[in-house]
Amino acid sequence: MAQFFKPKKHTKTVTKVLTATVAALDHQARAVVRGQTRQQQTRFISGALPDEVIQFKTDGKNGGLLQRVMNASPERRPPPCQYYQQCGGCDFQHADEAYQLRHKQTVVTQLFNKFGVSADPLPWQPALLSEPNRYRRRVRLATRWLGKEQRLIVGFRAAQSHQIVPIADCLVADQVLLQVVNTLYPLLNVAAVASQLGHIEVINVNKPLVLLRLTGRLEDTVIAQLRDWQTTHKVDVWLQNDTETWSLNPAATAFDTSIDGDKLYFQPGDFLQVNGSVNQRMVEQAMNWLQPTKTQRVIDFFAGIGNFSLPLARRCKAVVTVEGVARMAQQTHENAQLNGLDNVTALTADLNQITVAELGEAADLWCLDPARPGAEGVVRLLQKLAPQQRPQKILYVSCAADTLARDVAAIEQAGYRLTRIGTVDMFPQTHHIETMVCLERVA
Ligand SMILES: C[S@@+](CC[C@H](N)C(=O)[O-])C[C@H]1O[C@@H](n2cnc3c(N)ncnc32)[C@H](O)[C@@H]1O
Repeated sequence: MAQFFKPKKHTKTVTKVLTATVAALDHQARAVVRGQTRQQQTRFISGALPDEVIQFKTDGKNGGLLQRVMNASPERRPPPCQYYQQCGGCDFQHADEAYQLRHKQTVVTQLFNKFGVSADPLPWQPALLSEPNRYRRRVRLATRWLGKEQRLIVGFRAAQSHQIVPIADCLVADQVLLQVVNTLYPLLNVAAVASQLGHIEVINVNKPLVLLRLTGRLEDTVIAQLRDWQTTHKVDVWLQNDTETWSLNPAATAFDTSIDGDKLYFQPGDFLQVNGSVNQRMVEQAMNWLQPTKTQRVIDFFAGIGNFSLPLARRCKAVVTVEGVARMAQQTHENAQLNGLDNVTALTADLNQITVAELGEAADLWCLDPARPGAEGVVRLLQKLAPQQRPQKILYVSCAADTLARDVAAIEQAGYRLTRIGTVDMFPQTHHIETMVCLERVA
């Protein structure tokens, strides 16, 4: 068929500076500003609080960039971090931690209502609180080599931008993490290394490690320098390219201690809950809510490297774990073996596709900890099971309140009652919401 040239439609977006009163905060802690005429869009603007009168620049169809707060809320506080205005990492430091948590709980309640969860009132339990700062045990930093200036910049990306905001410290990160980067910086700040660098990841559990994500090959002299640096500073250096991840220390292992004193080995690149101390208490709370016993079988869906699986295996007859990334499923298997647990079967499977047959015998308890898209595939699986094959209890840990609300409403429909819900303060100073719920079978 003949093709004709079609000129692109000319769409001109005019940026305006507007003044408005903030109506509410949305689930991403953005200020909601309603249009004053039918032609004006509702806009979502970071950095403002309800009832504040603000001046903002329109940005695209529904966005806005805060210019000035003309009438501040009594809930506003000066952000504790010096980089807050530029850095895209945290977006909720302009209100204190108690306000942040109250807002998160309100958002979850609103979403549960919206999706038709029937429990009323919701059976809220006390939140699991975090240290407000220095809670992150893992950070990933962006890098850019400025060829003209012969200088490497290392930092976090600005909000909705590819710009990198250079930082020397991060208030929510374990202090060791940025110290490691600052000490390593002189070695990286040369064209031969910096031009081959993608990002830098630093993790501190029992000891620090740094992972350099490479876009090309490092020369042997650079590798030798990195080896010397790791010996001097006692920080394991790992390298990663498109196909492999490897350590420059042949004896390198990294581990965290789980709730029962079991060691959870991992490799950089594996999923690791960012807030170590809240994670310990989250796992403890999961065991208290599930109350597993030695006669019960459990399935741990979205198992990662076995963060919930090992404590479950200590308390149950048998645990089947399901994880989509084969390397992590293998790590769960090894973690069980290394801790002397022989009742764990680690499966690799896509939980959007998994069938009843693949899961094998029915289980008494299910533990679900999906990524942000939620657990629709697992909910479909539940709906396909005969009632007597369904678990007695389902514990669901979520990092996205909207998909949690959707899934809880569907689980209720399959014959369950929501018995507990609690906020887990995994990410203070940010809008991110971690929630734990427990459902029990009634039908
Ligand atoms: C939030 S993490 C939780 C991991 C683990 N439960 C923990 O506490 O460390 C979610 C996990 O689900 C896995 N995952 C995401 N989508 C999946 C899918 N469709 N099928 C199987 N696993 C999936 C990810 O690889 C990741 O390990």
